[in-house]
Amino acid sequence: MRYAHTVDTVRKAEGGLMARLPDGTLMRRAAAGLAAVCARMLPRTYGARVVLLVGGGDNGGDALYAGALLARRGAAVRAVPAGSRVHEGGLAALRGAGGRTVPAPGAQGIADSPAAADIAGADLIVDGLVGIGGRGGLRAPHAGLAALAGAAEAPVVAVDLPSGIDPDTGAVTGPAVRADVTVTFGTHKPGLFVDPGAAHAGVVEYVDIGLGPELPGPRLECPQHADIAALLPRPTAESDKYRRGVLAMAVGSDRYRGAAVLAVGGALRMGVGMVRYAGSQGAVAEVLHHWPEVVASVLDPMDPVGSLPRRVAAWVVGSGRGLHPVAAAELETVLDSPRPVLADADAITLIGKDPRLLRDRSAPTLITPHAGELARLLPGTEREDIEAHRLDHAARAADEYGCTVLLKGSTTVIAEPGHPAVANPTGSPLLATAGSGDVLAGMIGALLAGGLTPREAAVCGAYLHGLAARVAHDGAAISASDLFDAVPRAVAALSPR
Ligand SMILES: NC(=O)C1=CN([C@@H]2O[C@H](COP(=O)(O)OP(=O)(O)OC[C@H]3O[C@@H](n4cnc5c(N)ncnc54)[C@H](OP(=O)(O)O)[C@@H]3O)[C@@H](O)[C@H]2O)[C@@H](O)CC1
Ligand SMILES: [K+]
Repeated sequence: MRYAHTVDTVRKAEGGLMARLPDGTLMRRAAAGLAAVCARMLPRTYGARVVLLVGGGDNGGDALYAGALLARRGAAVRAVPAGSRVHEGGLAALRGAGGRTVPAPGAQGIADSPAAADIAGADLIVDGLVGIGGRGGLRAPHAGLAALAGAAEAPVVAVDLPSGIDPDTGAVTGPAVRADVTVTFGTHKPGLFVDPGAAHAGVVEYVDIGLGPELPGPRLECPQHADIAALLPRPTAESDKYRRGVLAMAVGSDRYRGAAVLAVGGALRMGVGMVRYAGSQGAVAEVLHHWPEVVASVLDPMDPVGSLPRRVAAWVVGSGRGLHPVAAAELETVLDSPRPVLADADAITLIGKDPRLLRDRSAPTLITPHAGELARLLPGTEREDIEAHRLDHAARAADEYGCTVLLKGSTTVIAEPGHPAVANPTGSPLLATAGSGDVLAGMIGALLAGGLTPREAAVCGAYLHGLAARVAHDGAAISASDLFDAVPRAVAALSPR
């Protein structure tokens, strides 16, 4: 698991540790870790042209001390100080090691400046413009330097985080650095895991500077293969279909039969003891045509709610089900059940119209909105606000509705009251296709029926859904049905033999 803490928490932890250590210890540790990553990225350090973009704070100090270490190993290091201040100790160290400074370009003629030529000709660019002290998009001259770095061929290594991304949210509100690698110190920062920040960070490398014992619980978690492998329910010798979990699914309709086929397929391929499908005649026929192993029943038109399955371990309800009064009555009945429920798509819209449906419920519940659907649950909040501040809005909805929220999108985030939020690292634009969310709902439903909590099921489901898209992708576009066969392969990929 990777853990991320907010800037406030990092500052407090840093204060506690610095009080017990000689001055400059943490920066030296950070710089040593940074220099080691830089050296690994260069074919050889000796003779390599390294350009440091140096802001006025300690982020620039880290870059300068790391530059000094690289210069001692024979690299030709140039520092471009941006702004009116520069870290004096770092600058002296760099100069003492044979590094040089190049004046930052003014706003005029930036492309013709000596710094521009150095950046264009570099083998490696180190972004030490701003770190956790940064606020908002980059100002001049930092923004111009970030643009030059973006246009250069050399890889860019960001110090602590890419300059210009919000450390706590991942929001990018103006010019920002796009890094190939980010070397982060002490703990990860939430903005490194949440888009658009995550997309600017590239590969994230962590350097331990001894902050761990000072840190409280994280703001955000980012699972890795081993975390998912440890959570997944595995069938044992004693497993039978009832012990592995019976999942009831009230999804799809005559109009949206595909939603039923896709969600049921997701559940079956994730591994579930039994799917009990309930729906209209057309949807049942379509489901059985694709998945004969399903126990399916046609809802009695005279008493649709009364004919829903009973004695099940968990429910998935909503996708392609419609917004009509029968769908609302069905949702109310499902939410009355003491079993875990995943409410998706139309069910979320119905909850938005009648929040009492969820607020009255105490049994485990997971909702899986995209930003537009979440906006319906948070009146007065625009979809764009949600996309820019995914963590905050998912957490707010989880608190207001007292349930687990999986907010789908470029970075899928999961929030549950009383727990750190989770950012899923396997997301991919490949998943932005019709029906992909239905498959996800089925996969998570299977995990709920298998006994995972809503948070665990959401974390594992989102991770494997993303991994399945990557496994299925062989260069061509993929569609939601391609995910089915890839799910078992994604599970196998978790634990390399
Ligand atoms: N915490 C730890 O444990 C450790 C932390 N360490 C390191 O310290 C870093 C934090 O250093 P920090 O506090 O000095 O702030 P930092 O990120 O350099 O930024 C401040 C400067 O940026 C400027 N600036 C701000 N916004 C801007 C913008 N939009 N556009 C342009 N400029 C902008 C701001 O200017 P001002 O607004 O003051 O004019 C000021 O000059 C941290 O990320 C890590 O690398 C390590 O050494 C190891 C231990
Ligand atoms: K930086």
